[in-house]
Amino acid sequence: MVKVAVLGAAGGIGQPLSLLCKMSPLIDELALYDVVPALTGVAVDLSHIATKAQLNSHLPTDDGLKKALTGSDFVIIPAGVPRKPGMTRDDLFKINAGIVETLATGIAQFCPKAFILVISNPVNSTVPIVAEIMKKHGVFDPRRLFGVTTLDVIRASTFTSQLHECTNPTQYTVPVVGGHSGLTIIPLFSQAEPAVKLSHEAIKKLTIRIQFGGDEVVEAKGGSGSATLSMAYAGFKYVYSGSFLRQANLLHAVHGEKGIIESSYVHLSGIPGGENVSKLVGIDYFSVPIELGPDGAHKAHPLGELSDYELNLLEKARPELKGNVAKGVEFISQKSSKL
Ligand SMILES: NC(=O)C1=CN([C@@H]2O[C@H](COP(=O)(O)OP(=O)(O)OC[C@H]3O[C@@H](n4cnc5c(N)ncnc54)[C@H](O)[C@@H]3O)[C@@H](O)[C@H]2O)C=CC1
Ligand SMILES: O=C([O-])CC(=O)C(=O)O
Repeated sequence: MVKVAVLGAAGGIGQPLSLLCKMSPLIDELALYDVVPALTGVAVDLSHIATKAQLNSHLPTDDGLKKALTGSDFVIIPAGVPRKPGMTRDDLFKINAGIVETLATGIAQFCPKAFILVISNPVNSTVPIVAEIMKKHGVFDPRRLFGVTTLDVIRASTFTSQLHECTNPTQYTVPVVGGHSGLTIIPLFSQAEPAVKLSHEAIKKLTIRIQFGGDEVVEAKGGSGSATLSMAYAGFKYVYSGSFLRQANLLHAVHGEKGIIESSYVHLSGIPGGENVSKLVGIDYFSVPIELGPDGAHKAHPLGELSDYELNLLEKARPELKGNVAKGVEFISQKSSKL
């Protein structure tokens, strides 16, 4: 019996993500939660689909969050405001930090053992917020908390394949490490498979395109939001992969499949192999390829040998990422110290 809760289910990401979850034969119960009444219509609409997942939806009234979360094995969080042109992800902190704090408090109370997938931006800060809340409640397990950076990996495959005039982007795997905003996003082309045939100048341009891929969508949408459909795909891909998707991931790993590796932004200490990465980068939160298992993050993979260019990217990423992490941690610790 697998229960998945989507928090922010009536939104631009939440709706297509819920649709993808409703299609999954591995999900038995799908609980939708949002603060807007439009959720009810979304839920009735989805409930007409003849698939296995039993659907229920909850607004904050009548203990809605508690009902959505109780018994959940996976909680996916796309709740919060998206960017408009000219904004950075950090500009979303003011509103989204409080939203994520409230939802994380619910998770700590009602389903502390769930796997938590944080989509809400700024991911570099919202994941530390969730971790601090879980710590506060004495239920933090770093192996069960993931910042979803899958979209960066997907973009790296897509954009790289375009430059190689390849018709099947899934053939390119480019590890992307670091965080999920601008300069903190570090594609590792030296470790691409198959090896990329690009000049250094082309790799530099491609790196910038991946780092600012989100801005491309924000600008194209002209004020109506940021990536929703590609993000729903990315979020779903992280949780579940059916026969129509290439890679397997968390749901399969939890069911005992071995050797499943997906990158995500994690709290490195507490994940085997994570301490080594943390020492190397000097930050405790970082996105790295993670081997997934029944308990979640089974092993954090080392960064491998980096080119001089990639080492330079890491140097540039470090101060911003450190600041983003500290901002999330302090957001919770300042509140606790006022109590
Ligand atoms: N990690 C990633 O790669 C990506 C992250 N995002 C982020 O995902 C978030 C959501 O984006 P969209 O779906 O486009 O926004 P949206 O505005 O379309 O949807 C957000 C939903 O969250 C709901 N919500 C607000 N407060 C809530 C609360 N306290 N509890 C439950 N639900 C609440 C809203 O009612 C709305 O339905 C944004 O922060 C965005 O920046 C977007 C794309 C990629
Ligand atoms: O750019 C944004 O604000 C949304 C996002 O995180 C992405 O598309 O990678």
